[in-house]
Amino acid sequence: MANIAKIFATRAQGVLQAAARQPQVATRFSSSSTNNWEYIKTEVAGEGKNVAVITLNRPKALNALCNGLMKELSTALQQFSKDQSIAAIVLTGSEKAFAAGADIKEMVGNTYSQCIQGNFLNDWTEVARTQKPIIAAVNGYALGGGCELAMMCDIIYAGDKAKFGQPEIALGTIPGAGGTQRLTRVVGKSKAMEMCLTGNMIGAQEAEKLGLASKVVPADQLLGEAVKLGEKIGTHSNLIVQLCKESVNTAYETTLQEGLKFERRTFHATFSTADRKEGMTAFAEKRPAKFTNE
Ligand SMILES: CCCCCCC/C=C/C(=O)SCCNC(=O)CCNC(=O)[C@H](O)C(C)(C)COP(=O)(O)OP(=O)(O)OC[C@H]1O[C@@H](n2cnc3c(N)ncnc32)[C@H](O)[C@@H]1OP(=O)(O)O
Repeated sequence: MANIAKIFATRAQGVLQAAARQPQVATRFSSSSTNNWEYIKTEVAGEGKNVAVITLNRPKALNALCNGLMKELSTALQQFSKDQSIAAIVLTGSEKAFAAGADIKEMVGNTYSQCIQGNFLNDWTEVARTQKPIIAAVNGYALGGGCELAMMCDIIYAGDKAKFGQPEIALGTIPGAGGTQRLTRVVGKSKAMEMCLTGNMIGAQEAEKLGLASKVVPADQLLGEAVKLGEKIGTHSNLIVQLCKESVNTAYETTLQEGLKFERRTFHATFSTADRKEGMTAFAEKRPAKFTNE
């Protein structure tokens, strides 16, 4: 057990050191400047321009996730991750579809050996690897890989007409990027089984009731609300937010005892940061904290 605590302490210290090594120079970009995106749009939003918005932009195919789109999404996420001026990322789609799943027409000819040897989907999980908080703002359909993509994000806000589902069973396949795993952990076995075995969709209100979405808002206010949430997160120390995200995620990846130990060691590690000192000092001095992400 002492060893586990040591590993966790080293991991937390590593995160702090890696964050401290990040260049402090902001590399602001937009779709019209350094990137010519085909399948996505990127912009920065919020009063302090510290919330990145990535919009899936393949309207004719209801944002079906093709290789090109997923490559662009990964690239944009990596760029925003390195940008020290960005505190949170919002991922959204159109009013009709967040994403209607992986591109069925692109997958139709795939063979088993190609999937195995090409490690199909292995490059599609950048969202789950990103250290900054990602908010999915879901309007319309989030089906199959679209639902899985939303679940890879940290927080889901749903427009009131959003529909979530795992319809892969009707295509003769099963969810391949977390639909049987993340969904089950969130909504429980019975509901996940029902959704995956029938392909039936659930609406935004039910998604909120089940804990899949944390908030439902009118469709036309969704993006604004998601950006506001990103801005609120951005008022805190980016460094501590990163540690906190990692600690919450650990709850999904380990036992309760190991998770509690990881949380405790990470909590201890915050005492090595300037931002922890500043946060507590500011409280005692009755003034707003000025975090430096160190
Ligand atoms: C982040 C990692 C992801 C990893 C993915 C892992 C594996 C995932 C597998 C899957 O996701 S399988 C796909 C699951 N999704 C579906 O089965 C939904 C398919 N779409 C529909 O059922 C319907 O389109 C709809 C969403 C119910 C909407 O119906 P509506 O009648 O309003 O529109 P359509 O005319 O059907 O669609 C418009 C246009 O869009 C094309 N399209 C829609 N979904 C897809 C898709 N998943 N792949 C490719 N193309 C799609 C549809 O074909 C239409 O285009 P045209 O044929 O008219 O050119």
